[in-house]
Amino acid sequence: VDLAVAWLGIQMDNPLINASGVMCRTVEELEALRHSAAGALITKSCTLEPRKGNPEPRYASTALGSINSMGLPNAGYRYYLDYARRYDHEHDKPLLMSVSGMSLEDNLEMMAAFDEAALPVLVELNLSCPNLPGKPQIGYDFEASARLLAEVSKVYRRPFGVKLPPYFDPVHFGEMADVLDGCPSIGFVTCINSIGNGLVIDLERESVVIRPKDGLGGIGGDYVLPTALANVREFARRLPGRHVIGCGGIRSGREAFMHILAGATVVQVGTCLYEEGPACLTRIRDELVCLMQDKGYRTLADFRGCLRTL
Ligand SMILES: CC(C)(C)CCc1c(C(=O)O)[nH]c(=O)[nH]c1=O
Repeated sequence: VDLAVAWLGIQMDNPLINASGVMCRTVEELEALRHSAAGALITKSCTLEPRKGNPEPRYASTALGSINSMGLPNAGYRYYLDYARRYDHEHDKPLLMSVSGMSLEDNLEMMAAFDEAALPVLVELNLSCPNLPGKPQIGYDFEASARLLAEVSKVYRRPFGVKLPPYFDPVHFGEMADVLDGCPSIGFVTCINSIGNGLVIDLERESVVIRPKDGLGGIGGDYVLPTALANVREFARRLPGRHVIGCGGIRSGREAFMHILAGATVVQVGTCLYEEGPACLTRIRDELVCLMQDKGYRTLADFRGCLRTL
């Protein structure tokens, strides 16, 4: 069995990447990932200036997954750009960089800096970044998304990707696919970000479990797998020439297999990595190998996108 993947000019010996935001905020965390079984690593979404993020508790786990309102705590884009400058891109596993500016101007300033640096990294632009007051997140504002991508494409002259929030309506799948179809620079889409503004309740305490936003936070883990798989399959169908990275609900070789069957080129692991640590990547990789052996597949391409319908 061969788990190798070559896409957008990068080679991975297995399809597993951390989800941006998990175990990737500091150099120490990124180095731990670099030494893990991950096939590639991605940095925490960065902003123009460092951010402390929201007051704690801002993350909580449940039997079925997680809830978070971290508030974009990160060391600022220069810190991650510096890590990328010192990175051994030629010999080490691929490095991806996540960008999530607090404004259009911030996104353009960061993307121009990444363009200037001309590093062999893939940039994942987080469309869950904030919009103007009174407007939904960028990913739920199709005109704002189109404008952002058009402006970014002018300052960042290489292929890049976007991290998408989950969509729940076929019309929205179509509208967002049209926006992405209209932007030739988009080489990949990562589906999905956490399902926004869920509420977890601690029954004993009769209380919410995180402090920000009166307990509202992005939901990850088992809760989101069906939504993640639907977004992967729908965008893979609508954007045949682009890659889809699957993210959401992967905790074993089984869900990784499902994401690839639905059309994902590679996959990202979030909540499970947060809860179990980097050893989960070794476990998930080995489980995926066993599953492929049981099913008689030699490579990921043997079953990628081959989800049967009835
Ligand atoms: C939600 C934002 C804070 C605007 C972006 C960063 C982010 C966060 C976060 O830093 O709170 N959490 C997520 O699950 N997904 C994200 O994209």
